[in-house]
Order: sequence, then structure tokens, then C-alpha cells
Amino acid sequence: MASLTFSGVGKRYGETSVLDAIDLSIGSGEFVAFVGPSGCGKSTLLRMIAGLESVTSGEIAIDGARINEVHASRRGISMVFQNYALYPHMTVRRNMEYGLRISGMPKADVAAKVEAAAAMLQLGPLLDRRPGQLSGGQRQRVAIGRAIVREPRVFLFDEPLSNLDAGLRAATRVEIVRLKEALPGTTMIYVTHDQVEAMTMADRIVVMDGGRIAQVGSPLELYHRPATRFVANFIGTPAMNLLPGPRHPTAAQGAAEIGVRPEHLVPAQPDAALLDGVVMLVERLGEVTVAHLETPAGDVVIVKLAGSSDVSRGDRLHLAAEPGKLHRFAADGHAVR
Ligand SMILES: Nc1ncnc2c1ncn2[C@@H]1O[C@H](COP(=O)(O)OP(=O)(O)OP(=O)(O)O)[C@@H](O)[C@H]1O
Repeated sequence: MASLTFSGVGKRYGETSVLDAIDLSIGSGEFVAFVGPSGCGKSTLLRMIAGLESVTSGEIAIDGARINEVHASRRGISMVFQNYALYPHMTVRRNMEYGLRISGMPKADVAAKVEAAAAMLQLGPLLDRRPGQLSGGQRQRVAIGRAIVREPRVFLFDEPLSNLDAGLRAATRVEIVRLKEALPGTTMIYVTHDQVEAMTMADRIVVMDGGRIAQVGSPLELYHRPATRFVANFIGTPAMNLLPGPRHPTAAQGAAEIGVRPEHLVPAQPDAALLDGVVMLVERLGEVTVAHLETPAGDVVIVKLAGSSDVSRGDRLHLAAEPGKLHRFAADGHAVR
């Protein structure tokens, strides 16, 4: 069990500031995802927790105790990397044992911990293989197993699924959620640029933008009440439609932009519609049909319709936002409530 606190944490490389004034508290046993576009600083923040990067300013604390100067090996943290970082010449068992053996743990204890982790991750039949004889998903499970056996206070994941294909990604996601349930006291921090991963796994999501925290909240808080246009656009797929306020003055009520998610647009009578547009493209995905419209003013709007919808290219649709589902943003990008 370990809580983490960031107080005014900053990171500079020479003249370049990559993280600025990060304030955040993560509770014991929480699963938190850091998400944001490439270069927003999420990996740097994770590496600072691990002790792989120094802290330029501010303080990081575990259970209230400052760790800025504590060596990486003494922080009680395990990290799982995108590229697995397994030793290619060692068997799976050896890879999992390695950290414990060099710490001087008795052989029988090491073997018991490896067996338990292997059982949790269904790695038993693979223990005598080498990493080169495993699929990408299996290698990542070994990397996770190696992290588990150390019984870390805090578990860090740096884009662990990004080298896997879509099917394996989904399966490994489920395993990580299972792992979280099997290790209820362990605090987990998961870095990803994929908001779907963050939404499906995390208790809370930290959305980062340009070295700062844009918003912290549960997946559904971020989805329903994005604090900024950036968060609104980042969370949800396809992304929220954002339209110039002055083109929709009744809905905008003076806001610079309005936003409505594709799933919250519904067919309406012309006089009750928020917008209308001509269908340019139809994607039939089975359970849902996604239509791309162009409005008379040239804005592109995406709408999710029923899978059985018979909409086709060239149709003109009149659409309204479901009650309470319209978002408004000021010129500085902040949500207007
Ligand atoms: N050693 C370094 N020296 C200088 N700049 C660096 C160094 N490491 C990272 N940066 C810069 O810091 C910024 C944040 O990098 P970071 O890797 O944390 O981003 P990220 O959000 O994890 O992105 P990605 O998803 O692409 O990994 C980037 O602009 C990057 O170029």
C-alpha cells in the first residue's frame, strides 16, 4: 500500500521545460492512467517516479516521505516497459527470478514467488522457454510477472501494450485489469497515449497537455464534464464535434465554440435541429453506423447512428443534441458551465 504525492513538480532539460508545476495525489491501491499526446511529458513523469530521471523542482513523496533523492532500487517500485526489456539469453523462469536472486532472497522463496506469479499470469507452461520463443503478448506477460515477484509498493507501466497487435492488446488489457484485482493494495500508474486503454482500465485519468495537467477525473467525469476543449477532444472516439459558436448562436449563448459527441446527435425536425449537413461518407461497423456530414458552412460533423440505419451518401440530415449533452467552450478553451 502506498500513496504518491506530487507537489509543484517540474522537469527541465537545459533551457527546455518539459513538465511544469505538477500537483497531484494518488491514493493507495489506486489505478491511475497518465494520458496525452506524444511529447506531453507523461513518460518523463513516470520515469521521475521510478528514479530514472531526476526531479528539477518540487517534490515527489511516497506515503508522505520525499523520494527525490532516493535511489531507484530503494523506492519499492517496479516498472514494465514498452519493449519488455527481458534478458534474451535467460529462460522465462530465470528472467522472473533474476531481481530476487541478486537481492539475496533464499532460493525456495524465489521459486515460490515465481510459481505464484506464473500461475496468476498463466505463464506456467512457458517457464523454460527463452523470450525469443514467445509471442509479443507472452513476453509482455513475462515482463509483468518479473515486476510482480518483487511485490512493489507502486507498479509503473510505460505504454506496455503499444507493441502488440489489436487483438493481443485487448486480451492483455483484460489481464492487467485482472492483475489489478488480484493485487488490490498495489498502486498502479499506467502511461498511454491511447485514451481507450485509459478509459477501460483506470480508476482515475490524468490528462496531460504540454507538460501540464489539463484535468484529473474518473473516466466518466472526463467524458461527461471535460474541463477544456483539449480534454473534450482527446477523450472519446470518434472525437467530439467542435463547431464555431457564432454559427450556432442559440445553442452557443455567446460561447466561442460548441461541442457535441457523435453519439449524442439525434435526428430532428428541421425547425428543432441544431445543424444540418449532407452525408459525405458512411462507415458501417455493425453495431453502429458512423456518418460524416458536411454542413452548408463547410464544417465536418460526425454522427453515430443505429447499426441498422439506412443512411447513405448524399442524404441530408437534420440533427439535434440530446438534452444536456451540449458543451460550450470559451475562447481560451475552458468549458463554460
Ligand atoms: N533527455 C532529454 N533531453 C531533452 N529533451 C527530452 C529528453 N527526454 C524527453 N525530452 C522531451 O521532453 C518532452 C516530453 O517527453 P516524454 O517522453 O515524457 O513525452 P511523452 O508524453 O511520454 O511522449 P511519447 O508518448 O511520445 O513517449 C518531449 O518534448 C521530449 O522531446
